[in-house]
Amino acid sequence: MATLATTEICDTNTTLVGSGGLRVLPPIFQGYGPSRAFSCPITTLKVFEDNVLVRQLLETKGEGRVLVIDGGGSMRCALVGGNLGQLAQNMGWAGVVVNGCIRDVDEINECDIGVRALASHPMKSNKKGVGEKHVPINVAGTLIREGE
Ligand SMILES: O=C([O-])CC(=O)C(=O)O
Repeated sequence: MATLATTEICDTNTTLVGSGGLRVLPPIFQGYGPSRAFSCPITTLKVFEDNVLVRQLLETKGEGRVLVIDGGGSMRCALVGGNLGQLAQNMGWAGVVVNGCIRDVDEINECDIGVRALASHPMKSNKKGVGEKHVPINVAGTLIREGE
């Protein structure tokens, strides 16, 4: 994939920045996984300290998409670990962005996907299956919609 100059995109689209057509997440994420840059249509997911729906989505064909998970910024458990990282890679996802934590960082770094998350946390999440797929989410004040 050609590298996108994000500075260039911002500089040449100032009207879109003003109108909200171009949105930039605040730089709160750590980078994991070998993919330093990835860009693709988004699939959204809203959950809180529960990763059953994360697995459910990653079990479907990624077709090069990025799964953006609004985990409410929780610092109390991980929503993605080594197994889900492997699953994402095997199902053809380009990457996973987590507004929350991941775990098994060494394993995730071995997966051929891009991962962004706030931090790593050793605790697993709940397994109740609560959450909403494909809904508009708000990550650190930035609106993100399915398909963008
Ligand atoms: O199952 C979980 O809670 C997450 C995890 O550890 C993994 O993906 O390996």
